[in-house]
Amino acid sequence: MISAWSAADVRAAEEPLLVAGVPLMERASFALATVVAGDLRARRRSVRGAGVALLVGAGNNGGDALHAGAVLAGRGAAVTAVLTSERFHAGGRAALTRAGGRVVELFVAPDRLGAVVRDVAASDGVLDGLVGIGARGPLRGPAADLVTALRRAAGETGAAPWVVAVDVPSGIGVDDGAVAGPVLPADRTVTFGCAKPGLLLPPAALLAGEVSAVDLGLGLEGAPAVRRLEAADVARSWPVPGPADHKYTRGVVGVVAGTATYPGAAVLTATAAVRAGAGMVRYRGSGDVGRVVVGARPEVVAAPGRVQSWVVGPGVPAGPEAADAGADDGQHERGRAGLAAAAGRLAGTAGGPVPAVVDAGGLDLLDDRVPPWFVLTPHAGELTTLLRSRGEDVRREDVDAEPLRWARRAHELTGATVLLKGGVTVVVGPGGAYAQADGPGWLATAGAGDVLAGVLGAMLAARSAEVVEHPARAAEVAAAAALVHGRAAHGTNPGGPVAALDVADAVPREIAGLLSS
Ligand SMILES: NC(=O)C1=CN([C@@H]2O[C@H](COP(=O)(O)OP(=O)(O)OC[C@H]3O[C@@H](n4cnc5c(N)ncnc54)[C@H](O)[C@@H]3O)[C@@H](O)[C@H]2O)[C@@H](O)CC1
Ligand SMILES: Nc1ncnc2c1ncn2[C@@H]1O[C@H](COP(=O)(O)OP(=O)(O)O)[C@@H](O)[C@H]1O
Ligand SMILES: [K+]
Repeated sequence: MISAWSAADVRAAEEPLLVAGVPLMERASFALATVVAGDLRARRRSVRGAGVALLVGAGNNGGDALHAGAVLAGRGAAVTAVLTSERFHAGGRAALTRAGGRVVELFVAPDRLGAVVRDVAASDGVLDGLVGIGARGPLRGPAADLVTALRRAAGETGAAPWVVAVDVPSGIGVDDGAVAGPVLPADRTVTFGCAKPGLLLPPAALLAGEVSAVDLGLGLEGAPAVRRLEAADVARSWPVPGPADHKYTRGVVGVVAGTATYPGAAVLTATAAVRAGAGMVRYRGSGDVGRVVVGARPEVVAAPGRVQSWVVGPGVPAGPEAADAGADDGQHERGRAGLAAAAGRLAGTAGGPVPAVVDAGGLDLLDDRVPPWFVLTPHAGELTTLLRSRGEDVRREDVDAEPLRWARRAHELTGATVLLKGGVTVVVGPGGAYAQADGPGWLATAGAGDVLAGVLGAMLAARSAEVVEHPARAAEVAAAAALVHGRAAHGTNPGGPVAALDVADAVPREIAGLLSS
């Protein structure tokens, strides 16, 4: 698991160590230099003679870059620091100069920007130490001008040096992952003490490259702000069936999905639930669609009975589209019944409350407030519609710009756990926030969301009672489903296009791989 803490939490954890005289900056900068040296060796075989540019801001982030530059200069690199502010870390500058590094004071001669950009762009490696966790808002002043010019130069020539961000890519929203101004995209981020939320959250996470964390021995307390599950976390908590299990302990998934116009979604969802290890999949939508589903997957039972999780809505048209179509094959009514059962409102006839996955058209069927063991799985457009229907003045671009904020708002407004799909999938529930980046861009294909709904339905059915009793776990299960789904997409056709049904078909092998590693 990768855990990210806010800038304020990191500062609070650093404080006692600094008071005790622990040399945090020396440790951080030495570790940074070691990583950069490894990259330089991998890319050009030697540190000696490598051209390294340091982009240096006013604070300790610039200090880290300067000290790391001094270590690299000591190993024979040709290091040039570009100072963007009249304030800089004096000790770092002195160390760099002593080690033979050069300093360019961009802040006194902004007309040298063009020459500086050419030199930086021609170097073997760039350390971005403009701002770190002390940043206030988007980059401004000479730092902003420098990054804007470097980005333009990269766009024009196509040649971009290897960029290592110091702690975070300068200018990202450290705590919220926002990108409100110019940011130099990094190939790697060396982050100190622990990951920061902006390194996991979109859109900033897409600018961080590979993230390496340097342990500074910070005693971070309390829950992390954002988590990212890794394969081992998912494997550890997977409910592997034993000799005493039978199909009902494994979990029965009830599916209300698809219509006569969109039967494929029902096939994809049911197939994914079967493939992800459900004890049984019951198709509870309309009979016409049910025949298609059973034709495709003979394991599916199209009859009423016990259900340990519901999946409602894939391929079911939402509001206006449903009205235009004239009919929804009765799926809205069946979906409402499934959701009422999941909320525990039909107790006596359908057993106690159970988790539910609510996707696509199912989102239209929700009561104002729903239990936290309901996992809503909108993409950004659907989340926007959901929020607007609850009085929020929000546009799709706002959701794209601040996915965590708006997923959290939807959680607050509905009470549900919310999984917001995207290149980085963000989950928010009573158990906290997760950001998963497991799937390739190829996964952005029609039907992939239906597959995710089926996988998640099976995973929730296997932990039905546990999730209802401890709804904080719903977010973790949802994040785990995103991980399995994304990795299955990779496994389907590494490096090339994937089809949604192939992703579902790759799920069993992916789960076996997780459990055996
Ligand atoms: N506290 C510590 O002892 C440690 C801090 N470390 C480093 O120190 C960093 C934090 O240092 P600071 O608190 O000095 O803060 P930063 O170095 O992140 O930046 C603050 C400085 O940047 C300027 N600035 C703020 N927002 C700006 C913007 N939008 N555009 C342009 N300039 C802006 C301000 O003038 C301020 O002086 C961490 O990110 C990490 O790199 C590490 O060395 C580990 C130990
Ligand atoms: N750029 C991307 N990189 C990786 N995965 C993505 C990307 N864009 C979307 N996805 C994933 O693809 C799936 C698309 O789901 P969705 O939008 O519901 O499509 P559909 O409704 O056609 O099934 C989601 O799981 C989402 O997280
Ligand atoms: K930085």
